[in-house]
Amino acid sequence: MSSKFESFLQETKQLIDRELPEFINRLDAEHRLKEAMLYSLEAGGKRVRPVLLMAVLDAYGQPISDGLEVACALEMVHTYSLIHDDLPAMDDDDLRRGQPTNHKVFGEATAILAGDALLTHSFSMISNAPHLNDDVKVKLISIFSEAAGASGMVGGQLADMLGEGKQLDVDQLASIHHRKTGELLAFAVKAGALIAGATMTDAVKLSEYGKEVGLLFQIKDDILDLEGDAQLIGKPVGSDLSNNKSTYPGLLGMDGAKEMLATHHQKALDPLKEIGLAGTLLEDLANYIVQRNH
Ligand SMILES: CC(C)=CCC/C(C)=C/COP(=O)(O)OP(=O)(O)O
Ligand SMILES: C=C(C)CCOP(=O)(O)OP(=O)(O)O
Repeated sequence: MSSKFESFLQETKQLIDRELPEFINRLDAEHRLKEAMLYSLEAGGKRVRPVLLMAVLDAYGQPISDGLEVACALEMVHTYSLIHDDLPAMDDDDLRRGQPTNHKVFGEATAILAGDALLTHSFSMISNAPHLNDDVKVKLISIFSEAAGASGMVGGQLADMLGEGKQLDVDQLASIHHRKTGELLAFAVKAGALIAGATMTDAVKLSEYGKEVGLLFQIKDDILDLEGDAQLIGKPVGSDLSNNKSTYPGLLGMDGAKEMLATHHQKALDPLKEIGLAGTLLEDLANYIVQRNH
């Protein structure tokens, strides 16, 4: 990891960790609801999606503060998805980000509502972002709702659940993962390109990069689910197996999954080269996703 990337990661994470609670504290809502929202937001995620968005801004010389509201909105939608994913009706998990899951602490009903409130507030945050013009805001809201909704993350989550216990092939698995996980990561990149005013050619190549990064992220997640350290990943090891999920190591073997990781790592870097963004923080970020241990 380059020292520039290490300090960028640290600074961006600190900025998000500091600002995220402010957006919740300002809400005129029940204390209990805000407490449940803050509980999961402050549990300490890696903040990969905000960092990705801000790395695109940095690559185009745009101040990262221009993306603050959208980056925080994105982290809120991601956090809502984890709260709901952990519910008894879905994965029924007890541990997330190294802490008891939201419903274990606040009860199911409040956990559902905390997720709902994070989702809905995220759109209000984008519409009120002070540095963005209305045209950009409308486009952002449109692509964000597509990425998070029925054709993206929500539908991908259902497809994932319907696939449990079934023998999926690698293409089917990649398609589910693209919707469930990849769309939100790809949105981070597309949002950065929109805010930075990237050309159409650059935006297309950045989307290719975003799609590959989403896939990389999920392959690595499956590998960590088997080889990771429960303490570091903040959830039990082997949960995919116990939930009967198809995974890349399950379909390809661990060596095959690692080979696939290497192939898609290269595929993520190629579009960056084509638009002269090799060697930027975006390359470091793809490397970080491949090498991460949590
Ligand atoms: C609309 C909803 C609820 C979307 C959930 C999306 C999502 C990426 C969940 C985590 O996936 P995972 O179960 O593979 O990861 P983990 O092992 O971290 O729970
Ligand atoms: C999409 C998946 C695989 C769920 C976990 O996402 P992250 O690994 O980004 O979780 P946090 O760091 O935000 O907790």
